[in-house]
Amino acid sequence: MTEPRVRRAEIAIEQRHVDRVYTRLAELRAQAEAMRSKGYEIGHGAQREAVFEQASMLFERDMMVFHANQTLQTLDAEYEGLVFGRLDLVDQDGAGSDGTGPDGREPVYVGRLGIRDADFDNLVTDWRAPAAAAFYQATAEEPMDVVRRRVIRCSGQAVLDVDDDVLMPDAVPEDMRVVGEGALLAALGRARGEKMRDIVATIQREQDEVIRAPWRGVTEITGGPGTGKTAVALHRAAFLLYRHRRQLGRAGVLVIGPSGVFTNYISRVLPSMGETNVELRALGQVLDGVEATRQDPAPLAAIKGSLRMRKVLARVLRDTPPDAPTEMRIVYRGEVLRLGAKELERVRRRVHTQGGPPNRSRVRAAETLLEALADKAEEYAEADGRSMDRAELITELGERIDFHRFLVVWWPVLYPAEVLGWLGDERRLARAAKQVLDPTEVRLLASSMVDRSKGWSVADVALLDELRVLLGPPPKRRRRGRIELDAAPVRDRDGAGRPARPEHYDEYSHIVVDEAQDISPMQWRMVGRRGRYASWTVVGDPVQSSWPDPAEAALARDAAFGARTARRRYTLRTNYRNSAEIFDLAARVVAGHAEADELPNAVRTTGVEPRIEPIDPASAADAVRAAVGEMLGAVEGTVGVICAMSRIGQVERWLSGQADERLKVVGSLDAKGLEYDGVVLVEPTELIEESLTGRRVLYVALTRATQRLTVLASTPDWLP
Ligand SMILES: Nc1ncnc2c1ncn2[C@@H]1O[C@H](COP(=O)(O)OP(=O)(O)OP(=O)(O)O)[C@@H](O)[C@H]1O
Repeated sequence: MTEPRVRRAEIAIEQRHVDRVYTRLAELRAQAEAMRSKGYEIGHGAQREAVFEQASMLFERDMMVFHANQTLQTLDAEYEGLVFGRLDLVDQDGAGSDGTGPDGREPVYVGRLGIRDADFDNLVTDWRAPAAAAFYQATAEEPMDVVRRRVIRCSGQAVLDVDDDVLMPDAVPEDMRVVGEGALLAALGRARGEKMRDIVATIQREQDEVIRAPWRGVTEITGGPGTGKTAVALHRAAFLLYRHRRQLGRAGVLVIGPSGVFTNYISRVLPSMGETNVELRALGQVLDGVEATRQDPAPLAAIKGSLRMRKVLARVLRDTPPDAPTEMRIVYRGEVLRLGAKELERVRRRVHTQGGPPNRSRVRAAETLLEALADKAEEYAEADGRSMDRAELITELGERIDFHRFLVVWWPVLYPAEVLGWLGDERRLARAAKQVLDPTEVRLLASSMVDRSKGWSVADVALLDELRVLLGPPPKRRRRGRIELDAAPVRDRDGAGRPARPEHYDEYSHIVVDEAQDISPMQWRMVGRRGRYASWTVVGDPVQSSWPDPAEAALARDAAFGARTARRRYTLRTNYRNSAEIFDLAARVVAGHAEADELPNAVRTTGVEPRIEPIDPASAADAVRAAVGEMLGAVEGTVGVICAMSRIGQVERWLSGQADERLKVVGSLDAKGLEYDGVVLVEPTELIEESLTGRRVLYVALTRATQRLTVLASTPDWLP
């Protein structure tokens, strides 16, 4: 135990440095403000200048305002400790501990961003810079010249504590003080809030290796629950943007998570590291204009996610639209030419056989229809022994307004939502799904599409995206007098001054996919479309998978990566979330479904065993209320009540009297990737029954708690 006096003295030393950093930060902020004002002044001036000068001044204005805004955004990010680390390096003369002494090498301060003083000397080194790598990589075996590594914990601008590791005991100079009991365990023991925190001060060596891995190709991160996969993937995104901004920054980085609850939970991590340039999207939000949060029951999600849907969708859009006319009559030179339902169908088939997305085939549809009308006229003429000019008929009818009126309703522009809705007609679906889906699957899928009042489900989004591509873009309405430019004009910029992205943007330079084990094949296709030129970081744990056909998903996933051959794989093995007591229970539950080396080691013990309480279903509401009340009293941070998806509404009603903001009710599928200090798990057997991968989903639920877990079960069969 360090003497309090020594600790206070060391904190005071670090406080002096932190004060210098914040003073400098205020100066930099003022400079950026001044630059932004100057940019706006140029803009005003430009309006009075000649056109050419105006254009270049506006460009200059844009650049200045853009850079100033970026700097301000970075400086204003919500930092929880801008400076968090210090390295004292070995020196021939011995290292000094006060950070200023002439006898020692200058310490390196590590922080969320790099800051230099007015003389251009480093006050803080960005954690992503090569000079900071030793902060994460140095060990006692390989100290990399680090005598002492110090983690500095701040609240706002105040230094609260310091925590040291000595890596070269023989090189510690006399005046160097060593303080602390281990920053990592202290961080892990701290109460959790609503949002995930960054781990930048305590990244472990095995994690750092993944964060700093090369950016090209595909980087796969596997590991059990709580091993920091999500945290590592996010820090990797920040690292890659820092080190390869030129290659990655402009085209953008996309992070995909399983649910909106999850993306909201992780939304603070990147901004807290000064990175605002990353798009976070849940699987239900990948397609622009759709925000789906509803989860389908597992058997339905399995159908919608399967690659078989490709065929069903490709066939269904060739079917006659429900409102299309079934007869065509047109008068040509006093004679009525008529095409009946069967003939029109034949024409439609002929157009589709030539390929191409329907929304791009209207001209071809018109031509084929005209040919059919010409055939019909020839037939009549032949019967009457008349001659007929085919080319003349085609030109004449092709210019007629009544022909075009027919065409637009017979071959209408189709939209993905409309065509997906057609699946609600069981007979139509059965035609499209012939020999692809069995009758039970057809019934299940059709019935899910009938009631549209609940909006789209998460699994529907991938189908909508597939249809978007299959149908092709609808023709653009041309606005008179407006010339469409390729480059986004200045006004089409987002809040940060970057040019706004077009709809369905597909040129991300890097894509991070979290909880990848649950991504269905159809979802892989949707995600893959966004990353045609991207490198990838893919994070997952096969043992937590709720997807029933991993082989099909692997196929689709490889297709999404395309020809990228560089594949590197990392496995993280330490569970930083759960206490060992909680993880032991989870490991028992999943034992028959996982190889031993797929389960991580939980190293933190709390001495508190999980509680398993038998309940009577008749009084389940009281049992849940009591357990939740107790849990809220026992932990300082968040409490999650996890139940089967079908029970969410009911459990929310049971707990409606509980006003505590720390409390959340989540369904088993939405609990993915989240964590709470205390978890009350309701009816575990229901989680197994509701899912197609049974115990794996229960394993996910059991591994959400950091401190305490209570399981309320009316049947014992979930426990092996
Ligand atoms: N080096 C670290 N320092 C401090 N905390 C850490 C560290 N690594 C991981 N953690 C913490 O452990 C918890 C689990 O991390 P994370 O959610 O990234 O794990 P995961 O592998 O994605 O888990 P899951 O597979 O269950 O979603 C988080 O609270 C995270 O902050």
